[in-house]
Amino acid sequence: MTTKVKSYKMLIGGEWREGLSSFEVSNPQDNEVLATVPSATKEEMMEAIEIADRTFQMRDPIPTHERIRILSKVSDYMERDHESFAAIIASEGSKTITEARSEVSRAIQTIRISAEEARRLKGETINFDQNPGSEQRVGYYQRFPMGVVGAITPFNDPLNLVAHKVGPAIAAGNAIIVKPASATPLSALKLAEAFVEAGLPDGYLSVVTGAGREVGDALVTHPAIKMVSFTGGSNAGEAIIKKAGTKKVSMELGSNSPVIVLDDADLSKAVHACCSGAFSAAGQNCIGVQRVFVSRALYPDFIDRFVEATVALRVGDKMDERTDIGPMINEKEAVRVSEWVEEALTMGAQLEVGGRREGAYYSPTILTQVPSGAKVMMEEIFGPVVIVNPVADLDEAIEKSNAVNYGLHAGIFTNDINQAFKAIRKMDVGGIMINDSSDYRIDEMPFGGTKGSGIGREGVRFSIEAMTEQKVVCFHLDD
Ligand SMILES: NC(=O)c1ccc[n+]([C@@H]2O[C@H](COP(=O)([O-])OP(=O)(O)OC[C@H]3O[C@@H](n4cnc5c(N)ncnc54)[C@H](O)[C@@H]3O)[C@@H](O)[C@H]2O)c1
Ligand SMILES: O=C[C@H](O)CS(=O)(=O)O
Repeated sequence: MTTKVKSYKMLIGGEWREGLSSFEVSNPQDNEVLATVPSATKEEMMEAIEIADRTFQMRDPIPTHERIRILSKVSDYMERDHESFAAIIASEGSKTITEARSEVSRAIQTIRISAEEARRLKGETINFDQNPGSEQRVGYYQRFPMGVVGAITPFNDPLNLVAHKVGPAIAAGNAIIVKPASATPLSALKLAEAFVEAGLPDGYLSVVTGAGREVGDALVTHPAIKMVSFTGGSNAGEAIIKKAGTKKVSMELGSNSPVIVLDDADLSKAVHACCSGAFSAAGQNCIGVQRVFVSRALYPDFIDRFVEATVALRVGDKMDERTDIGPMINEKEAVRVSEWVEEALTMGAQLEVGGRREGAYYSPTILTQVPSGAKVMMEEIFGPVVIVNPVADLDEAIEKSNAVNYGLHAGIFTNDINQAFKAIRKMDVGGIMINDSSDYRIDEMPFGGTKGSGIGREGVRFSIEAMTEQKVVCFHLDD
């Protein structure tokens, strides 16, 4: 039975608008067309930006209590519509319905925290008299909204990563334009509906859907865009930075996260965490487990238990609550993953399990003895493939973990506090999880990476601060 194709409108300056043309959004599981979405023109993006800029410049700022009310209402509406948000994520994206429900719960939390942090946004007094000659000066710095934020978001967490842009931007008093991934725009549009229903004044939020590069370019380069907040691949991030010029950028980019498993690790905990971390969201996860380095003494047992756990995973229909792994976002990406696995095998890697593609589905795959030059070792696979290689000791594991141009998250399993602190000191990453895999995050914590994994930190409070300008105020009193 085919479902009716819904025609969506995009939000431009408070007006829901059809485009001059549209593009289709399909279900990656069976390529069924789910919806048509406006394909915005460059002119429509420019219009959204100009409306947002006029709104920010001409209107009185939304008072903090009103921002708190709106954000709180949005989270209430998301709670009310929890299942329909989940159904949209699981239809347009590649997450299972269970994974989608978890994402909705996190996105609700992200918006609620944005409301809480709006209340806590503050400046600080400055003791100018710490400097001789400034005895008669008193003052402080205060945080002011930047103006219009341009946000570009990826396909894999189509709701929560949009919430991580819009929630903080509104909490800080900005206006924001969102350009969501063309594969998964419906979640962003539904979130926008919640903001409109909650009473966000027109002009503060636009969601401009477009497949063309010129739409993104206009958002990145327009002088009224005071900050570009990008989440996506490292290649796109670098291209955006070059185009943005001298404006603030936040870059949440890719990674190929390592996990170290030492001799004294809890084997069951390590296997469970690495299996979940490698294969949830069909491996399309920026902090997913991609490279596991296991001490030689534990290596055979780890491999046996990891293969056993992987074979037990259920690959199938996203909407079936028993399913562990759904399809990748499209068949093209699954073919790419298949080619990377073939390259590694040609270079001498061993296939322990998996290695099969059917349409957009790729079976959960474990490769061992992977040579250092293989793409699956050096680049971000962004698919359900994980490497497990033996190491002699922690030093070798750290050296191999750091030998890539990524540094988002890492994990280490050990009960030796000295070994843990050595890894904390020496691993070049934005976050290291002790006795967890790299795939651990709460939406309140600072989140981001080193090297090619990004610039700056998200996490609600940290995004709010990044989306403000500090202004110093100093009074020179009479002597
Ligand atoms: N660090 C994080 O927080 C985080 C979170 C999720 C995903 N990611 C990364 O995102 C990638 C997967 O998502 P994706 O495939 O949607 O990424 P992508 O880079 O292909 O696209 C991300 C977004 O950027 C847009 N885009 C792409 N190239 C652009 C350009 N040159 N100029 C302007 N906009 C451009 C896309 O339309 C999309 O909206 C992975 O690398 C993953 O690691 C990182
Ligand atoms: O894909 C990257 C995500 O930001 C990781 S998480 O879903 O936010 O944990």
